Amino acid sequence: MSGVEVRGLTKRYGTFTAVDDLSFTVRPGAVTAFLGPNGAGKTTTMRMMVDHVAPTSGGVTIGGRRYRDIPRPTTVVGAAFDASAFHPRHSARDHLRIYAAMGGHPDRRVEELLGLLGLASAGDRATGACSTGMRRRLTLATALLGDPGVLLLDEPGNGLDPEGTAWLRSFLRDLAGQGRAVLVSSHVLSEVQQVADDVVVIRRGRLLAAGALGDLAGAERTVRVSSPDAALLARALAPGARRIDQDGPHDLRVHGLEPARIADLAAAHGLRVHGLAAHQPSLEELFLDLTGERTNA
Ligand SMILES: Nc1ncnc2c1ncn2[C@@H]1O[C@H](COP(=O)(O)OP(=O)(O)OP(=O)(O)O)[C@@H](O)[C@H]1O
Repeated sequence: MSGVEVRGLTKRYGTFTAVDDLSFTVRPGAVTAFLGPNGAGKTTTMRMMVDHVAPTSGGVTIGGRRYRDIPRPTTVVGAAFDASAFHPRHSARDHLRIYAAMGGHPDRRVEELLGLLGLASAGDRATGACSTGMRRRLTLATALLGDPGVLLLDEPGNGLDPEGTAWLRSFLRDLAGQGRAVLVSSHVLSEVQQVADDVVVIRRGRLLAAGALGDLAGAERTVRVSSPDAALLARALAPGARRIDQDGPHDLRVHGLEPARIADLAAAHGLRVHGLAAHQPSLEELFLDLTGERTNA
């Protein structure tokens, strides 16, 4: 099965850089969560993967080939971008048949997918009368028509109720379990945390972190320090720390120094420490930290 290689991908609109020198890999047999706050550049990146948007520089290969060089692309990569892109009077079945015809896929595949996605009873329903959840399933079905090994799904969980979310998670796991490379974008970590093997985090078009979800979670132990001399202490710790956040007048969050080292440095500078606690941030905290969306400690 194929994966996706993104190398130096950049997109500028005039002077605005929407995607900035992005490189990452989406591997087969795994769900990769593509995370970032609204406007981070996720959709633009995914659209460049399938030639909907032309990169300013850099590029993407899928199974070693550029999208435009793949003879029947829908058999290699399935993209699901906009769940509202339906003709409201077409039935779910008609919608799939049209896309099946365009991709050269047999009508029998339409019936298979209606069944697989739990849409069999909704096949004759006008898409305009379908619920958000049904439209999400129909978007997925469309992406799956060519039985592709790579799936690019832009915010597939948007607007789903808890039941739909649970269904989507197990569906995505199944797709990865079949050996497919599954890229799922979201601006909410909790939505994908339970299903993702790997994560790619971007902000303002730039890569912040990429790798196995477990590695990312384990990497970022911090130490919370409470001190009436917080400002002086921050200065004393700065040379050895990776980063220090001032959470309040007396509270620091120190990245990259162990508690014992912090206590020793405080003692060496004659500074008072009233509290010292190692803290393993939750993934949610880590994500908010990375994307700069954290508003307090
Ligand atoms: N055609 C365009 N012309 C100008 N700017 C654009 C264009 N398309 C996207 N942008 C800008 O590029 C940035 C990234 O947009 P993009 O839709 O890729 O982000 P996103 O991470 O998918 O966000 P969201 O989660 O809100 O969908 C945004 O600031 C957006 O306004």
